Amino acid sequence: MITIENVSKSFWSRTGNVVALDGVSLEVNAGAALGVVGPTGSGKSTLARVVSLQERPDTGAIRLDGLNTAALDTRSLRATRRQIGFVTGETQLFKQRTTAGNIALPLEQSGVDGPQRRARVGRLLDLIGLTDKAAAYPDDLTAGQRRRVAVARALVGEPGLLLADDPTANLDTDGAAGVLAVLDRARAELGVTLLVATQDTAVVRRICDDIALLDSGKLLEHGNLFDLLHDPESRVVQELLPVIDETGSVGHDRTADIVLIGFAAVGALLPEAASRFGVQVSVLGGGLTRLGETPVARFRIGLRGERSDGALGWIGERGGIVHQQLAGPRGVVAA
Ligand SMILES: Nc1ncnc2c1ncn2[C@@H]1O[C@H](COP(=O)(O)OP(=O)(O)OP(=O)(O)O)[C@@H](O)[C@H]1O
Repeated sequence: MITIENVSKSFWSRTGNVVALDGVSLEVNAGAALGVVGPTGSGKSTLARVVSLQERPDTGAIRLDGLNTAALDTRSLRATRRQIGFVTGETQLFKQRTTAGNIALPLEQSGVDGPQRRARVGRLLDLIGLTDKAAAYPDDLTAGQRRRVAVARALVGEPGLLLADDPTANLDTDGAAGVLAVLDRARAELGVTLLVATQDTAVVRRICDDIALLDSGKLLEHGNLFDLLHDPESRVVQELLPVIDETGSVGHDRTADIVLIGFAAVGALLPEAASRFGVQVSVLGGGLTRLGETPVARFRIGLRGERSDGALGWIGERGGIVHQQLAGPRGVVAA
């Protein structure tokens, strides 16, 4: 487990003191995938660098499985840092080295022998789907393939934790999907804990199960994605789920914003509620997305019929999250 304990970090710049992290505390369970999101300058990269022990916090502590990294001497710090993989959207490969040579580099530097090196590099080439490009040079690869090689190099030391700072930056849709698939496989097959800093909520939807929202260096929200869906005030939920366009509710007996999770709920809950309660249910706005493999819908629905309240209550009982009933009888806003 990674424990980030009341961590603050400031930088001096020409414009004065910049607080990059301000009293951030959170825990990341072993094997979890945490997405750290927030606007530009909110502190995501700084958090990634502090957790990867590349920078020391001004105050607070990073604990790795209980080990207080602030107490480590230089040698132990270096050894601990080697247990942490780090890759960014900016990570460069060595142009004069092949794909396999790039991945093998950290092993060469730490004196791992040839047969072991070959075995580990072979496994990672397989993981990133580039076995057939082992002898290719970076200039012969696509940008997405190069990024996958950079991820493999970050994993070759068999770290328990991989930090990926903006891993899909400047990649096209296919390139980004390839990198995310590799991160997902690394977690599933190698058991690494992932911390992914990104502004792209699609990245979080695709591979994360926990999310932390930073703004001006402060942690505003943190939790499991599916748990947060229950919180109508959650900013993270607003960003992860389809936007509801404002459309009129007039003419409906009830209007509500609902979140439906899973194939069965998304496909069947609304028609079933309509037929059970003899009401008319219309989707007025919203849409469908996925969290990992799970379909999730957020809709604004309008109901017509005497038993509209009963239908909404039933949708809630069957696992639908009913965030608000916006309007009372015939478009009058309910108290
Ligand atoms: N080495 C540094 N020297 C001076 N200021 C810095 C340094 N690193 C970060 N900062 C400042 O700290 C704040 C947080 O920066 P950080 O890069 O962590 O944000 P971010 O959320 O990763 O942003 P982005 O999404 O644009 O990458 C910003 O105001 C940034 O300018």
